[in-house]
Amino acid sequence: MATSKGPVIVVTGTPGTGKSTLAQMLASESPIVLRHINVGELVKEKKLYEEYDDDWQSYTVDEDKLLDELELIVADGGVILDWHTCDIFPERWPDLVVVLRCDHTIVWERLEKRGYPLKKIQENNEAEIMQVVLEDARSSYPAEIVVELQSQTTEDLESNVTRIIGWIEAWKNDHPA
Ligand SMILES: Nc1ncnc2c1ncn2[C@@H]1O[C@H](COP(=O)(O)OP(=O)(O)O)[C@@H](O)[C@H]1O
Repeated sequence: MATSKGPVIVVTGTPGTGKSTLAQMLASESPIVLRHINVGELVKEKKLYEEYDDDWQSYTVDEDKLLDELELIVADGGVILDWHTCDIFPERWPDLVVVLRCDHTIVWERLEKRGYPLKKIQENNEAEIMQVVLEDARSSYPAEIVVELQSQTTEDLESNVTRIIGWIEAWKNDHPA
């Protein structure tokens, strides 16, 4: 749901695949102002959850509240939504959906460093192997806006930034202010 201010880009993928790293770089290098929304942080900050699950060390998100909050942000355009799931976002929202992929052993190491409990690491590791986020993205949005990108190395990161910045440039040319 782009506005004259800019497109709506979803950056999604299993936790640890590199969404926030990529989204921050995109926000700082984009030729148009893009607001980076780390949805997990927003949920905590605005208390858009039902409860905190101690076992899983994660929040049970109140999806209605979250969607109401995001609707206002998305309506403004020029936003990067960074979250480990994407299928709750309405189909009309994104102009581009980037799904980051990573070797599951690397995801495991990254989540271990983050101090996640073992069962949470195992669950995410399995989700990456089963490409759950990619399948969800493909079943929720038109094929032509869903892009799968590898995010294992610094070279991957640089080439992903270059590629998406190229897409933003093209979007800008197609939507003169
Ligand atoms: N393409 C990459 N190559 C190497 N390390 C990366 C890459 N992307 C992310 N990382 C590292 O992996 C860790 C997790 O990245 P982060 O962006 O927090 O993932 P996410 O937001 O998907 O949970 C961080 O330590 C980050 O520096």
